[in-house]
Amino acid sequence: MTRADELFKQNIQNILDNGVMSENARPRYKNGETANSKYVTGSFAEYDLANGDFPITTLRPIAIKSAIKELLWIYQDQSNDLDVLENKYGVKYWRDWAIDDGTIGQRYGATVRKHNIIGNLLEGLAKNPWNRRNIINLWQYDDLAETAGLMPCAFQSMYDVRRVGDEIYLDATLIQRSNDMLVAHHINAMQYVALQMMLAKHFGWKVGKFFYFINNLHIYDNQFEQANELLSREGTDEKPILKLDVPDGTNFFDIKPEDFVMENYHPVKPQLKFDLAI
Ligand SMILES: Nc1nc(=O)c2c([nH]1)NC[C@@H]1CN(c3ccc(C(=O)N[C@@H](CCC(=O)O)C(=O)O)cc3)CN21
Ligand SMILES: O=c1ccn([C@H]2C[C@H](O)[C@@H](COP(=O)(O)O)O2)c(=O)[nH]1
Repeated sequence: MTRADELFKQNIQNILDNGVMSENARPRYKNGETANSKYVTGSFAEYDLANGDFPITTLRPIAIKSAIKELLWIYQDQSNDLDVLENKYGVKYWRDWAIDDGTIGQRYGATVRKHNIIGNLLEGLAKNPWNRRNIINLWQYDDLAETAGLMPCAFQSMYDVRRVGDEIYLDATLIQRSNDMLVAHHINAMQYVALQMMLAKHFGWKVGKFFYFINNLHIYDNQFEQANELLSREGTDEKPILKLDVPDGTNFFDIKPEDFVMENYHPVKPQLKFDLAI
């Protein structure tokens, strides 16, 4: 099993054994019932990407390409429009969170565009890679107040460079306030590693370490069967690795979904089904 699989199983076991139940949680299942969850607070993991760690589980198939496309929709298209996500990229899984105008509200890509977050980030790293102010923060109170819509979950990331010998490594931290662990833990982690890889390529650097902090890590009360099924599975010993197959210095905005290649990824089947909390 990979380190990501071991961490995943530890997290599942920890939530089942030591977690507490939410009371009166916000989301609803499709049948209208309140979606409460069992959760722990303050989860942290560190992945040494430069040494072959990668934050993907092999205990079930993860929608890797969809996760990357969603990321490009947010940070390249800088869009909140579900038509773009669905028609340009073929990713359908956000539809249940549409607001009246067919967007997900003034959130994510719309926030990135409004505050020129990628422009500012690239400029800061270009001017002085050793500046310690490389922050993406999607939690903009004025944006959140502007429209309805789900609040961003993976809302902040930070970037720092480190020289080792001749190479410069880019390290990243992702901070997430809330995580539906069985559904989106690895989607969120690997999509932010993909973003780290895009930033590194843009400057001709290598990816170094990825730090992942989650404040509320939960398993919904309709997912305990899937949680136990995952605990009973043994992942593969091969180490999956995501590669970004473009030359060093490729512009951030020129990277395409097909430039990402996932190797050694043979997840355990069958796929699990989830009735999502909306
Ligand atoms: N409760 C909840 N969990 C989430 O993970 C989540 C939300 N809400 N709301 C907003 C977005 C939407 N996200 C989603 C929604 C659905 C899938 C999903 O259906 N995943 C399937 C396969 C998807 C596919 O193959 O395209 C899975 O098995 O993981 C994943 C992420 C992540 N986010
Ligand atoms: O990228 C994402 C987006 C959403 N989620 C999950 C985390 C929660 O289960 C819900 C959001 O509900 P809140 O009541 O707003 O916390 O969506 C995720 O894990 N990753």
